[in-house]
Amino acid sequence: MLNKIVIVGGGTAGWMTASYFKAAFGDRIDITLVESGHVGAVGVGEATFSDIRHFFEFLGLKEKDWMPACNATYKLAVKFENWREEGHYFYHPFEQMRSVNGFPLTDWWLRNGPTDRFDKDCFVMASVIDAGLSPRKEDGTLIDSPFVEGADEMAGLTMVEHQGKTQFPYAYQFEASLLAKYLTTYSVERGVKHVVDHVEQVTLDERGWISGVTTTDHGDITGDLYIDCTGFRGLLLNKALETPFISYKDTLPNDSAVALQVPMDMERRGILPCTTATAQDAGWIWTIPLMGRVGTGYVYAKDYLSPEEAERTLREFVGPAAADVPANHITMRIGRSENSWVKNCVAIGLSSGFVEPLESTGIFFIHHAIEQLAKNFPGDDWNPVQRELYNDSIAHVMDGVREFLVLHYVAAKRNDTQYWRDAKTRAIPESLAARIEKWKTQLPDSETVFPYYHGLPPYSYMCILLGMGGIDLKPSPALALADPTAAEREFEAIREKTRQLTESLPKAYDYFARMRG
Ligand SMILES: Cc1cc2nc3c(=O)[nH]c(=O)nc-3n(C[C@H](O)[C@H](O)[C@H](O)COP(=O)(O)OP(=O)(O)OC[C@H]3O[C@@H](n4cnc5c(N)ncnc54)[C@H](O)[C@@H]3O)c2cc1C
Ligand SMILES: N[C@@H](Cc1c[nH]c2cc(Cl)ccc12)C(=O)O
Repeated sequence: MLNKIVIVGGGTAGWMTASYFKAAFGDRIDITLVESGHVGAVGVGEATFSDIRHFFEFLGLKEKDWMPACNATYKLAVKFENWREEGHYFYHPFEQMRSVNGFPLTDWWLRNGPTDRFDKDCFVMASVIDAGLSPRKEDGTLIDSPFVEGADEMAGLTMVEHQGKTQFPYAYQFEASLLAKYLTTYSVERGVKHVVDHVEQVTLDERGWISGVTTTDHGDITGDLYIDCTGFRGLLLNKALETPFISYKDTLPNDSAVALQVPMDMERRGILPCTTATAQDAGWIWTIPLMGRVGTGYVYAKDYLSPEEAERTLREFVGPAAADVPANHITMRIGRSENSWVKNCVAIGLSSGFVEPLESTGIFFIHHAIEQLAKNFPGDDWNPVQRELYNDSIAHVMDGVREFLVLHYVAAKRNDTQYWRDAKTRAIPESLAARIEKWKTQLPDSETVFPYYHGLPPYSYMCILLGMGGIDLKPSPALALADPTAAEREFEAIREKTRQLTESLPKAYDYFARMRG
């Protein structure tokens, strides 16, 4: 039984892969992770999907085990600021969309004559975030949302199997470098061999399969399966095996970023428990609150803005606190490898594919890839059907998320710069154009969104369409004839629940500070 894995790369992808496979297969698998001592990790990647909790549960880790070590906070939504017009914002939360008599509550909201905040009217969490509160009470119990925490029958399922079952009310935000460090300790304690060395050459056998990697000081490292976690460079999959890369740049032009890690007194500042994406002239700025600092960065398109202008804008946006903070300029490879598993090499992380972090999908991609590789782990016969099933799943997830991100730009109402005007006229995936035509008549549902698993439920699409304001939406005509009583009761229940929670939950900062003891 093949069981020797060589992972090249020690960023978030490398150490998430090593730790998960050790938790999955214990001593029955032999893992060596080699990472260069002089090629750094990308150094960003701090916000996640709520599904990431399955990763930590699989490793047997509780929040109090790892969150303090990673300066972590909760993320209750992405807050989209100034995408419609200056001063406007809305949330894309982790909260199931309620429905009444078979119609989503948002359809009833459109019928009643839209207010300026669909998110506050249709979700409870929007007001919880506005108030800077924790979704857990002081004693640690979770707000009694429809979600049943820790339901045993759910344990161990992959994210694909979890989709649509319940919606956990928050994700995490953490220091990427501290998480990699934490998972390094977790992995090495469980027998992963950690080699700090630079891979200078990848050797192929007569079939073109990888037979080993040659390092500067530790000679050749060989295994059965090689996992490429070398980031955007794709050293094994794209370079050694020459696997083509499919660019998304024609529909997602943002190809650059400049990031700052800004030390901050978060007790004085207070923590808004979400990731904020603030639209700018040629892209958007992320703000991620952690314990002790804020992570921020400008994601932009070099065709519209220079790195110097981007850095100047970012520093102005942050203010004096950014004065002595060094900037990290990043060129982003946007798109995906044609296949992420080729012969005996699997790419996981940026080496496999990436889209701009507008919905914090990078680590979700890694988590999904790891789960699918564990599920399709090869036998001695290297059955090609397993590779095909894996590659289809990875391609669908990335192509689906790409469509979802393109929708943000097509639907954004603002058109005050050439960048935003071009976003409305730029070619978009034909499949998305067809979907948008349907959504103009009927809000997204499971029949009309991207048809394969890609991590986003229909209500996520509703939030973007309703929040961005650039696409006219109409209520279902049937609602003009329907009795609105039940819907009115639902809206009132949301207002009541919002009142209860905003009067009782602790401040987010205070909850995290208490967790750190
Ligand atoms: C601007 C930006 C913002 C982002 N924000 C988010 C976010 O909010 N949420 C999210 O989920 N994702 C985000 N991401 C994605 C996230 O950063 C990545 O998914 C994550 O960091 C994984 O990166 P990686 O491990 O694949 O690559 P890297 O972090 O680049 O690690 C590559 C590793 O390969 C090693 N290496 C390279 N060459 C060699 C060699 N020859 N020999 C040995 N070792 C080698 C390096 O030493 C390093 O350890 C963001 C990405 C960018 C660019
Ligand atoms: N499975 C994802 C889907 C999701 C649902 N709401 C949000 C909000 C944001 Cl900001 C990202 C992702 C999501 C999850 O539950 O995380």
